[in-house]
Amino acid sequence: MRASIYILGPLLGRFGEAKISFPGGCAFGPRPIDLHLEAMKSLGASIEIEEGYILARAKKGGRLNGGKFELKQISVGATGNMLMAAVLAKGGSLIKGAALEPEISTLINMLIKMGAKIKSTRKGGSAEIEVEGVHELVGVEETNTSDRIEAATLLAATAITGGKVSLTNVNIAELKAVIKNFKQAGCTMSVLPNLIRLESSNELFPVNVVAKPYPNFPTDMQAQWTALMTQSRGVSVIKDTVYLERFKHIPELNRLGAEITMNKNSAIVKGKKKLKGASVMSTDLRASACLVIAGLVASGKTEVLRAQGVLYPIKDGKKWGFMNGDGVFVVDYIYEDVGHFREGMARVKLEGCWGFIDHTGTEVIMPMYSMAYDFENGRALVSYGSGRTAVLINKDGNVVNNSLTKTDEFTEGLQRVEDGGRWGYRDQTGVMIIPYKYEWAGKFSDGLAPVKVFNTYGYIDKLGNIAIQPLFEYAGSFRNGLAPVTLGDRFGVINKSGSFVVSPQYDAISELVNGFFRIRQSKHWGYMNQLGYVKIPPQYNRVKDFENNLAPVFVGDDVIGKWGYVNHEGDLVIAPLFDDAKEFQDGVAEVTTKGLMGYINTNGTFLWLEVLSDEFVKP
Ligand SMILES: CC(=O)N[C@H]1[C@@H](OP(=O)(O)OP(=O)(O)OC[C@H]2O[C@@H](n3ccc(=O)[nH]c3=O)[C@H](O)[C@@H]2O)O[C@H](CO)[C@@H](O)[C@@H]1O
Ligand SMILES: C=C(OP(=O)(O)O)C(=O)O
Repeated sequence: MRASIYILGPLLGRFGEAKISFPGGCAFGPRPIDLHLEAMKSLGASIEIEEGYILARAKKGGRLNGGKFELKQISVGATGNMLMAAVLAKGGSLIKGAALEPEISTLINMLIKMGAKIKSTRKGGSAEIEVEGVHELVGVEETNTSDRIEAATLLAATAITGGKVSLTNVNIAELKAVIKNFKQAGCTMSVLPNLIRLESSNELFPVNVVAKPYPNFPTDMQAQWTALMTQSRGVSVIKDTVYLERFKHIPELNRLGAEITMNKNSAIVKGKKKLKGASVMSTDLRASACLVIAGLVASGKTEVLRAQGVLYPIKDGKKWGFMNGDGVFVVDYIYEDVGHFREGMARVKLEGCWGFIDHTGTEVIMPMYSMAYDFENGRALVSYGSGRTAVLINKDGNVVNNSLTKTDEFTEGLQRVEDGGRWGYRDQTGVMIIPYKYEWAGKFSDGLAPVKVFNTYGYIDKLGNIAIQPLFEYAGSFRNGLAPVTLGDRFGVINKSGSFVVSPQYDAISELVNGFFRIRQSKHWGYMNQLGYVKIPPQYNRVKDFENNLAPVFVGDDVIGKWGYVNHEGDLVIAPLFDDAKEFQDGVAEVTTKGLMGYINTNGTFLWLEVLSDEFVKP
C-alpha cells in the first residue's frame, strides 16, 4: 500500500536507519517518491536503491540532523514523512510548501501530544512547518478524525439515486468544498456542527470541479463526482491537477453508457445518459467507488472487477507460474500445466490433479480432478478418477448439474438449443419460447438471431417471427445493427431492415468487432469500418480482429511471412517479427517466435520473454 512509505521517516528518525520496499498503492498513474527521498536527504540521510528496496541511513551517530526542505509540489505523503523524521532529529527543521490536508493537521496534533515541538503556519495555499527536534516521544491515546472522502462518497451515492441521507460524526469544515458542489448540483444540504443531511433533487445540475490540494476539492473525490455528473442535465468538466492521469475510470464509465471524453487532465462529461449494467474494471479505490455509484443507477447488473486481475501463464522450462499485466511475476513456478484465464479463473495442475486459481493466484478450487475444462458461463466441466464421471461445477467448486449437455450462453435472455437436428430457443426458466423448427439457429444479438430455413438463412426476432427473409447462403450475427451475409457467393453487409449497406462484392466479411469488419478480396485480407469505408485495403494473407486499437496481421507470404500489428490507420506499428501473434487483451498480447514465447505491451515492448526449451529470460 501507498502508506507503507510513511514508515521510512519514523524508522530513520528513531533508529537512524531503515530498509523498506517501494510502496504500492492505487495504480492510477505515476506516483513518484522523489520528494520523500529528498526530504530525508535534507535531514542528512543517505539513500541507496537496491533491488527494489530503499536503504536509508542517518550520518554517523545514528541520528538525523534538522534540515530545511521546500516541496516543489504539495505532497501529503512527503510532508507527513518528513515531519515524522524531523520530530526526533537533532536541532530545528523547516518544511516549506507543506500540505494543509486535515490528515496532516491530525498527525501534527498527535505528534504534539506525544511530546514533539511543532508549529505550523498557513502561507497561501500551503503550510510552513517548523519543528524543533526532541530526544524521545511518549505513547498517547488518540482518536482519528472521520474519513472525509468516505463521507463525500456516501453523499454522491445518495445524490445519484435521488435519496436522502444523514451522516453523523463528520467534520464539516473538512468538507466545505464538497458541500458547496453538492449544493450547486441542486441537492438540499443541511449542515450542523457534526452532521450533514443531503436530500437529492429530481434534477441534478452540471457542476465543474478542479481537484487541487486542500482546502480545494479533493482528488480522491474526483472519480465519484464524475459518476454523479453522468446523470446531470448538461455538460460538466472535471479536472485533476494533483494526479494528471487519474482517469482510469473514464473508459469504464463509458462502457456503462456514459459519454465522457478526455482533454489532457480534464474529463468532459455529457450528462443525462442512461447507464446500462456491464462488467467493468477498476484499478483503484476511488475508481471502484465511482463505478459502484454509477452501477446504482445503471439498469441491470454491474460487476466491478479488478483490472490487475488477468494473469498470464509463464514457464521456467518445466513448471508454470503466472505474471500480471505489468510483467510482474506473481504466481510461483509450481504447476505442471495451466490454462489461460477465462471468466476470472484459470486451470492449474498440481501433482497430477487439476484445480482452479482466481485473479489473486489463490487456489480457490483445490486440485483434485483428473481433468478440468475452462469456465464457460460460470460452469466448468471436470472429471474424477478415470474420467468417466464428469460433472459441472460452479466457481465455488460445488457440483451444479450432472447433465453434461453442452449448452450455449444466454444472450439477450434466450439460449439456443437443439433436439433431433432441429433448433429452437428457451428462456432462463427452461421454457421453450421459440419451438424446435429451424435447421440451424444462431445466438441473439441486437434483438435478432440468424436461422436456417429450407437451406437458406434469414433472421428472426425474439417472438420467433421472421424479421429478415431467408434469402442468404450465410448470415452472420448483428453487431451495432450490422451483419455480414452472403448472396450469390459474395459477402456484403445488411442493416436491421435487411437492406444492403455494403453490396455483396467481397470473398469474405467477418462480424463487426470493435468497429471493424475483416474483409477478403482476391485472396487478401484488409479492414472495413462500420460506415463501409475500406480503411486498410486487402493486402495480407491473414489477419485477426482489432483489440486495444491494434490488430495482428501476417506480413509477407506463407514461407517467409511474420505477424506484426497494425493500428486503425493501417500503419504497421509493431514490426512483423512473430511466428504467431494473438489479439491484445487488457493491453497485453501473447507472441511466439522461433523457440521463444512472450508477452508484449501495446508499444511492442516485451513484458516477458522465455525460451521454450529449458530456461527463461526476463528482459
Ligand atoms: C495513503 C495516502 O495518504 N494517500 C493519499 C495521499 O497520497 P500521496 O501522499 O501519495 O499523494 P501526494 O500528496 O504525495 O501527491 C501529490 C502530487 O505530488 C506528486 N509527488 C508526490 C510525492 C513525490 O515524492 N513526488 C511527487 O512528484 C504526486 O505524483 C502527485 O502529483 O494524498 C493524495 C492527494 O491528496 C491522495 O490522493 C491519496 O489518497
Ligand atoms: C489513492 C489512495 O490511496 P493510496 O494513496 O494508498 O493509493 C486513495 O485513498 O484514494
